[in-house]
Parts: sequence; structure tokens; C-alpha cells
Amino acid sequence: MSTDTAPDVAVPHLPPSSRLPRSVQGALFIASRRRLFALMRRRHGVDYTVNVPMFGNAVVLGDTDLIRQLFLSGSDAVHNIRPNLGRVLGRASMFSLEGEEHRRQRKLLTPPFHGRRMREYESIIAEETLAEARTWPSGSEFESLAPMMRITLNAILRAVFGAEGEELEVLRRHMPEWIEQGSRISVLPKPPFDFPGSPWRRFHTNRRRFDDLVDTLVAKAQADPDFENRSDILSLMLRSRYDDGTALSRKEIADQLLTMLAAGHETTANTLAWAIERLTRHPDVLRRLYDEVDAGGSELRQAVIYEVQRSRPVIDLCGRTVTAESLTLGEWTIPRGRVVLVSIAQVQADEALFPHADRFDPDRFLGSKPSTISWIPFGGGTRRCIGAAFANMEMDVVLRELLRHYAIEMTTAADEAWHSRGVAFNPAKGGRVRLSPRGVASTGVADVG
Ligand code: HEM
Repeated sequence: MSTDTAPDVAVPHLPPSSRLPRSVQGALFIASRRRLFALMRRRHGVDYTVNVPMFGNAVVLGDTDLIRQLFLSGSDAVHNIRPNLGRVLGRASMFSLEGEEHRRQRKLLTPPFHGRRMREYESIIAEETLAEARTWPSGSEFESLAPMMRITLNAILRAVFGAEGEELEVLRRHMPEWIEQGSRISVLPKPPFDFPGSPWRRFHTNRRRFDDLVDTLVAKAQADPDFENRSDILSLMLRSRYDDGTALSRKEIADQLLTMLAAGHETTANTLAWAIERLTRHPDVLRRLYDEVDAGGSELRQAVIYEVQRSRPVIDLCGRTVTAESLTLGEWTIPRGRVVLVSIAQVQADEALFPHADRFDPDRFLGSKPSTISWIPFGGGTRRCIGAAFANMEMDVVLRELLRHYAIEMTTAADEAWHSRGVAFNPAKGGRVRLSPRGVASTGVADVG
């Protein structure tokens, strides 16, 4: 890749675009961006240009070499995709930061999310899974998505926020509504001031309540005689120091906690609901998973997680905004200000990269880690998802506990369609499932008990 910063040589050369009017592309994007992108790819190849609401005249990349180059581009050439969630999560949110500030913050926040640390959170996830599962109706069908949302919310509040007691209760009760409100206004224009009754005013009122709760959590963690040994991520943030010895400010801590909740709660729950949706339609894989969990193994379960994330990526797009005079990626020269989108879903459905891509086939990942070039559900490069190891551990523990304790029934129902309530995709019927405690199982895959 070469980044050309000389103004007079920046002759744009963009991937092919559609002759469809902007209004038609916009309507198709809003109705189903998956369909619009599939149409574009069929007509124009792996890289193309679209003109859509939010991102404007944006380049969409499907070529993995170019995507890799984009992910590796420095902050002198690209910034985070715009608009992004930083608008509502705060100025200090990881999504809002760029360049040196972003690097400093990631350096501080990466160690708490290191793979080895994750083991300390396993017991919280297992506990939350079993507590939630005990409330499920045995033998009757229900949507797995809402329960998965509760598990992943509680997991983040306890493992990341270190919340317990009264604060945990308040956060548990109010956060889903606050987050939904935030994601709704994230696509609305911001008025110059908060007029009474406006969604932004309600959002700012709730944000102040959130900040007060974070202050209480910080005070409680610091007053804990065992503060130095606490393993929740808030305490790790409180104990960390930048290279110059300064600590994270309260604002930074509150914005990052909110960011982790917004980025990590629904995404993980949706992926788990997809895992249920896929497994209930693949009896052979499910039977092998039961055999494996009974023998104390986890290799196939890990491959299942990889394959669910490949075939049903809940975040279908990530991207960057060109900030250099122009950015050259392969044959394309993309001018300053353009958004470059990475079509995660299209890359991971590419037959050339994943033969029989439409098959749910976890065996393709058995015994090997996915390639970071073609398997990109967590994005890539300097902005790759910081919670990837946490999400992976969480999904593994939730599935492990369900397999250990519950017999999941098969279904002959059609595959659930993709559905998006905003940013992330989930199974349209909520990942419906029928299960019963193992040993008591009388229907479906009763031979698993
Ligand atoms: C299955 C679950 C998850 C998926 C699919 C997912 C996916 C993603 C994606 C695609 C990005 C953008 C990466 C890029 O632009 O290259 C991202 C960023 C991010 N994610 Fe996740 N994520 C998940 C779980 C989590 C969790 C559990 C946390 C934290 C507890 C988290 C925190 C973040 C943060 C802070 C960023 C911003 C990173 C930056 O800009 O430097 N995510 N995630």
C-alpha cells in the first residue's frame, strides 16, 4: 500500500458504482443492506462503490488483500469509520479516539482483556448461565435471544464493571433501556441544545445517572480492602497507569465502561442465539458436541463458535474514513473524506476462501485457528475488537454449561432469517429452542442425556 499525500497527484480511481439513483440505493440500504450489497457484488465484483445514507459515497471492499492493507493503514491515513458509536458513548470512548490517544488507551486496556485473564471470569459466566437457564420453560419452545441478552449483560456488569449488590440491580434494570435509547439517537442529528422532552435530553439525563453509578462503583472498589487483588476490569483500569505515570480519568473510565457494554453485550448475545439456531438444525454436530463435553473436551465447541461467527457474523460491516489526501489500495485511489467499508459478511461467504460457504461446517476449523485475513468477525488491525477474547471465552462457557446440563431439541423448521434492529444482526425469530434438563429429556435429542 502506498499513501499519497501530495494534493496534485490525488486522482481518484474508485471501484465501479451502480447506475441506480441515490434514492433507490438509499431505500434498498435501509430495507436490507445485505441485499443491496449482494446485488452490487453480483453486478460489479468484490469491490464496489455505493451511495447510501450515513456513509455517503462509500467504497465497499471484499478483496482480502486490500482489506488487510486498510486494516494496517496508520492514523495518518485513516481514522475510524464515521459516523460511529463514539457520538453517543462519549469523547473518551475507544470508538471516538484517534492516533496517539487511541494507541495509549488501547495499550492500557489490552492487558485486562488478555486471554489468560479471561479464566478468572469463567465462574461468573457459568453461574449467570445456570441461574438464567433455571428460569426457562422445560419442554416448551422459547426465544433464546432475550435470555442470552440477560446473561451477557450480567456477565459484563459483574466481570467488567465489578458491580454487585444495589448497583448491580440498578444497572441490570436500566442499562438495556439506556443502551437502546443511545443506539436509537446515534442515527439522529444532534440539536444545538437539549430542548425539554427531546430524546437527547432524556439521553443526557440517563447518562448523568450512569456516571453517578460509575462514581459509586469506583468508590466501592477503591474502599475494598482487597482492591489490589480484585480482577474486575474496572479495578484493573483503576490500577493501571499511562507511560507517564498518570491514571485514567473518571470520564475516561465511565466512557470506556459504557463502550464495552454497548459493544460487547448485544453482539455476544446475538452470536449465542445464532449458535442455538444453527445447532438445532445440525443434529450430527450437536451429538458430537455432547460426546465432547461429556469427555471434558472443547475443540469442536471452539470450531462451532468460529463457524457460527463466520457464517452468521452479527456485525456485517466495519470500516475507516480516509484522512490522508488520498489512499491507494491496489488499483483504487480513494480521496480524503471517503468512507471505506469492509464487508465482513461477504468476505466470510466467499466460496474462494471458504469452499461450500453456505454449509454450516465447523470441521473446517477443527485443529486450526481461523486466518485473520479471511475470518474477520472482530474486524482487524489497530482497531480490532478489544473484547474478542472475552467474547470467545463467554460464548464457550455459555455453550459448555448448556450442553452439560440441558438436552437441546432438534428442529425441522426453516433456517431463521437475518434481522437487524440497528447495528447488529440476530436470528429473526430470536433463535427459538426447546430444551429440558439432561436426564429428564423425553423429546428431541433425548439420546444425548
Ligand atoms: C461476538 C461478540 C463481538 C463481536 C462480533 C464484536 C465485533 C467488533 C467489531 C467488528 C469491531 C470493529 C473492529 C474494527 O473496526 O476493525 C469491534 C470493536 C470493538 N469492540 Fe467488539 N465485538 C464483540 C464483543 C465485544 C466485547 C465483549 C467487548 C468488550 C467487553 C467489545 C469491545 C469492543 C471495543 C472497545 C471496540 C473498539 C475498538 C477500537 O476502536 O479500538 N466487543 N468489535
